Amino acid sequence: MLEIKDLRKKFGKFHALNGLDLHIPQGSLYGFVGPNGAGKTTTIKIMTGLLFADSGKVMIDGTDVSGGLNELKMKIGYVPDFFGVYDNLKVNEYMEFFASCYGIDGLKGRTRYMTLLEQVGLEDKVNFYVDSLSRGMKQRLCLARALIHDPLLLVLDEPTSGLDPRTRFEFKEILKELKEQGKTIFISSHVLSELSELCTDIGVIDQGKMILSGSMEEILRRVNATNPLIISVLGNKDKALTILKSQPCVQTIAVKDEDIRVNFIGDNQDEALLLQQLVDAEVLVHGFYREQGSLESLFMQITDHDKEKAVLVHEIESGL
Ligand SMILES: Nc1ncnc2c1ncn2[C@@H]1O[C@H](COP(=O)(O)OP(=O)(O)OP(=O)(O)O)[C@@H](O)[C@H]1O
Repeated sequence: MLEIKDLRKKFGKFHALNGLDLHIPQGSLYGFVGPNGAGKTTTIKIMTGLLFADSGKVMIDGTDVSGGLNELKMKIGYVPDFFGVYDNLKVNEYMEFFASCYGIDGLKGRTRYMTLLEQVGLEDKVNFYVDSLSRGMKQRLCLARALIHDPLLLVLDEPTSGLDPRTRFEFKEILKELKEQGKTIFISSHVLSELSELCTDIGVIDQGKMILSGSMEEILRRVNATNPLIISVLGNKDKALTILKSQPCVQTIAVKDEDIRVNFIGDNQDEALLLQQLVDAEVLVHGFYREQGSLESLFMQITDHDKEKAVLVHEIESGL
């Protein structure tokens, strides 16, 4: 659906995008994550035709973004990080205006925008001035507006920033529904906890480059594999520690009450063999699991530019 290859953009001497590659599968809900200043908005502006790249390629459903803006506008719906609504219009006038921009007039336009307003829960606000809507309602109105021409790709820049938890939840539910209807959705955000439960795929950008990308499931699986092994024992702790110290996969051991926390670099089979050894040595094991990783902790690790952590990124990317 969306393919970005070696995208570069400089502001003066500063490289905002430094050879960015990105691939979004059709029908996915893609989370685009990165710290402040990583290059997210610059990427979105180039994707939506608001800014020209210095070099590189952006293809949306087979259309080169640098080619025809009109064709691009029909394929993409954009919700910017600021509302951009016209406060002195009523909701219906606002929707009518954008429908007519895409040549959807009269009854067809009204039917279309009423369906969308219903979808975003604003059907009873049709005659309200945009000015009188809450922040969350304005955000939903922007979403309805971005969908007016039924685009293939919906792009949202920090869509839930400034919304309260309930409004954020409702907004996410609408996005899930749109995904089920077959839309491909691209969300830029640094609220990672939201993306992990919402997105099917994720890309992490830092200093204008993609540093990690893939399906959410795969990335979380890899995060978990780098987390410590927690072994809880009821007796024979000394024997357990002797066995652990003899294992080549064990890097560090920390003991707290009945829990032994082990940095263990082995795979599932190594874990199973370790458990078997402990049981054979009559250690009473009542807990044996990998601590669950979060996307948040991965993000902190890979956007922290110290050398040791860069090694971890390399390991994650190469599937070690
Ligand atoms: N028009 C511009 N002129 C000069 N520098 C710019 C311009 N636009 C962006 N930059 C710089 O390029 C870098 C990337 O900016 P961008 O807005 O794309 O980051 P971002 O990932 O969206 O950040 P944030 O999460 O804070 O919105 C930043 O260092 C920013 O200061």
